[in-house]
Amino acid sequence: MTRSPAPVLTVFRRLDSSPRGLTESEAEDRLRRYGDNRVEPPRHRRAWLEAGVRSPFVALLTGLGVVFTVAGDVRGAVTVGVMVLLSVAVRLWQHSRSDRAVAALRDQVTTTVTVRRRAGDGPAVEREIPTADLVPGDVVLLGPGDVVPADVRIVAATGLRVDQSAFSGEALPVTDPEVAYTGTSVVGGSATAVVLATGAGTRSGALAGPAPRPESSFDAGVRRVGWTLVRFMLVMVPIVLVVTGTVTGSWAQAGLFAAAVAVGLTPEMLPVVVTANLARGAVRLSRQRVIVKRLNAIQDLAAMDVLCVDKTGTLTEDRVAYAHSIDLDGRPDPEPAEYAAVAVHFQDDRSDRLDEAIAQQLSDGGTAALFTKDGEIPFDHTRRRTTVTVRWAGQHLLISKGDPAVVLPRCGHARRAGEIVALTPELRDAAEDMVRAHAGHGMRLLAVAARETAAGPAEETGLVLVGFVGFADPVRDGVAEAVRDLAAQGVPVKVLTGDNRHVAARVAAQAGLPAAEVVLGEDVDAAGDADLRALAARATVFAKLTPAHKARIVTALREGGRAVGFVGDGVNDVAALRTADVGIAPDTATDVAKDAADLVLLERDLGVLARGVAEGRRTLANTLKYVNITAASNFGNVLTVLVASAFLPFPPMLPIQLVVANLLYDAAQLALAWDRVDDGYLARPRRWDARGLTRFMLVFGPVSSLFDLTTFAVLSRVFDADPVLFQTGWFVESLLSQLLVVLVLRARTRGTRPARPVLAAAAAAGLTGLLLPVSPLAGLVRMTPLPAAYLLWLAAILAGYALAAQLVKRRYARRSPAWW
Ligand SMILES: Nc1ncnc2c1ncn2[C@@H]1O[C@H](COP(=O)(O)OP(=O)(O)OP(=O)(O)O)[C@@H](O)[C@H]1O
Ligand SMILES: [Mg+2]
Repeated sequence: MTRSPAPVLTVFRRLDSSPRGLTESEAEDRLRRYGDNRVEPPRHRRAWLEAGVRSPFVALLTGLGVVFTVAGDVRGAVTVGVMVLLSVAVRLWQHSRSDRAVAALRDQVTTTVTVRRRAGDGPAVEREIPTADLVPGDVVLLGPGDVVPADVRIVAATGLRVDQSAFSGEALPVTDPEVAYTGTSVVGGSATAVVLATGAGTRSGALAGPAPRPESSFDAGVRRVGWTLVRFMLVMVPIVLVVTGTVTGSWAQAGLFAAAVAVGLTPEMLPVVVTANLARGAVRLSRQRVIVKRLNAIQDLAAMDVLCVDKTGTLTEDRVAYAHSIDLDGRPDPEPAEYAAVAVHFQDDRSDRLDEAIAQQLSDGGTAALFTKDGEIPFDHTRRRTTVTVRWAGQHLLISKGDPAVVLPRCGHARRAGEIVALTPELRDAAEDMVRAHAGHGMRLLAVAARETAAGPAEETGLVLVGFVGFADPVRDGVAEAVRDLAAQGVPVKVLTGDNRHVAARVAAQAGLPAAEVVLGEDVDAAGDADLRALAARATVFAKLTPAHKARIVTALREGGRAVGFVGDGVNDVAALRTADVGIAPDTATDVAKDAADLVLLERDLGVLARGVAEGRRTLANTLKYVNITAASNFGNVLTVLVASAFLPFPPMLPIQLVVANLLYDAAQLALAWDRVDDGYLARPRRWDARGLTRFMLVFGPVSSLFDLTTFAVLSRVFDADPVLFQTGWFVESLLSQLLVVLVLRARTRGTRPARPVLAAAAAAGLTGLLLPVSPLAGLVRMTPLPAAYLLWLAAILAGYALAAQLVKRRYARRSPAWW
């Protein structure tokens, strides 16, 4: 941005366009030539990287492959190599599948842009088109809350401020830029601009997509659990090595055996199952009309233990309706409405809800036509008002409208019964009381003030209060119910609004929230970080907040250890949406808000969110079921091998058999994404907790090991098994017992029956394992048919194991309130 861009006319000439925009047929041609305006992230390369390098399992397996190669065990090395390839391939496949699912969901969230185009020789019309249909040369109109849809040259602008933080890391918005890039956003003012480049031709397209997100807490959780498991192995495998080496005396043999154990016990499918669960959760959430933009946000939704909402459009109706125009004493008076209408008439940006309501419903009585505009100070969330100055026959007039709390102090006089009177403190108090009384009846008031002024920059003091315009701001149906539902799920709701304390208190009360204490923006400013943490935790209603206040309160809650959700739809909510653990925007929100959000609600109803929370927790529960039960089984297997290595002169299972058992087991567990979850689990916020995992492994691992060792005893004592029979016998027992224990441990209460896909998948995997020794593939995996008598023993052992696991589960559940 060092070189100053070419003059506007040159730009238009180069793009073969004009301020009147392209014709529809030109645009069509260009769309064919330049393609859709979309930037595809290069996800395949990144996915390879992630699946290949960032996974501890692949690193570990590759290391073990080297061990086999060095030791000259070709069969082992090939087995490991195939495993690495297989797990990376499945992971990539899963990744692209879930990417596609998320992309398809995202398409349900509409983004549009206003363009100026002509139909043939007709006049230019401004209309909304999908962002993807934008082409170079298009003339676009940008306003507050718009995400810049392509790289554009600004042609004309008023008070334009562009936030580039998503792009350059620059925190402060740029004022009056000459160019704006894709993905930046308009935070104030408005502009007409011509599109320089779209899609892959844009600067961010050339950079191959936006900067990757930092690793989320969920990714970190998955990785931590992965490493916990690897660490377990790093402790156990050397012990296996030492014990085997000491017992057999052959250290090379012992090394290979230990490596084989490590290979078989690596839960390399963990990331696949996790992603499958999340993708499934995203689909389920979409049925609840909640669109997931960032897959991992599902877990944040499950963990969310406080929800902050803005007021307008979330708790109250989307549209505010103009109600009346009154004077200082509350008597009907058309004058304030006329002034407000003139002010809106001359404002550059009329997209605000209140301004829209004024423009649609009020008439300026023809006054506006007499004036010419002099200047404007647009709305911003700190000023809380708009000001325009107009001129007529050498006279200048300034009109301010905004929050009574900021406009009244700027007034020295007031119109009262057609006369101008001094605004005494008594009158001012009376006016304040009236604002409060209206708020009590669900009515927002904007103060309207004016004064004659000299030419030049506007001074917003010494104004004459003209009166108030009132808007109905009714609370939406069902809000109180949704707030109650969320509270019952362990998610209390807090209101964070830019509006005044009276409106905030009334809306909160109607939503069933305690509104005795209202914390104001001033209070937030005055509080130090520690005080704010306490204040944020305690209070329920926050009013008169700037965008920065909203973000600060969210940060304070997070620092207090809460997992914070934030629902908002306006430009003033963007900072808070980005700061929250999970940012949520309704589909009707401004583009920037939707861009910043992790979840988009297709229905503007908090009740949707209450149901979404349950889906999030269900998804997390099904993920953790897999992780915990699988880890415990694997730990049990290591224990088994460890004990066995002390007296067995051969490995109890071959590496290839371990691999096949793992694959069959993991394939069956993909069905867990469909499983039912205990109601009790859904009742409270849940987090991914790596500490619970260790405990779970240490309790249930030995239980499984006990029955493995029983199997060993039966195989060697009763059947006097040779290595091949022994290995086949354990393969079948190990697979069946692992599949079985998932069914036992997957729920806390008996009422939570397994979903049909879970049962079907377990049965299919078990049957495959049972039939493998008698199939033509038996030779390949070195198995032999099992004697019928062994199958009876097996049934008894499995029944014993299920019973034992059930008993231990009962005790465990009693002592551990969080099951997983
Ligand atoms: N178009 C406008 N013209 C004049 N004053 C306005 C306009 N829009 C808002 N205001 C005033 O500024 C205040 C702050 O507005 P802001 O947009 O920050 O919050 P809000 O929309 O009232 O509430 P929420 O944060 O819940 O969306 C409003 O309460 C209102 O008094
Ligand atoms: Mg708002």
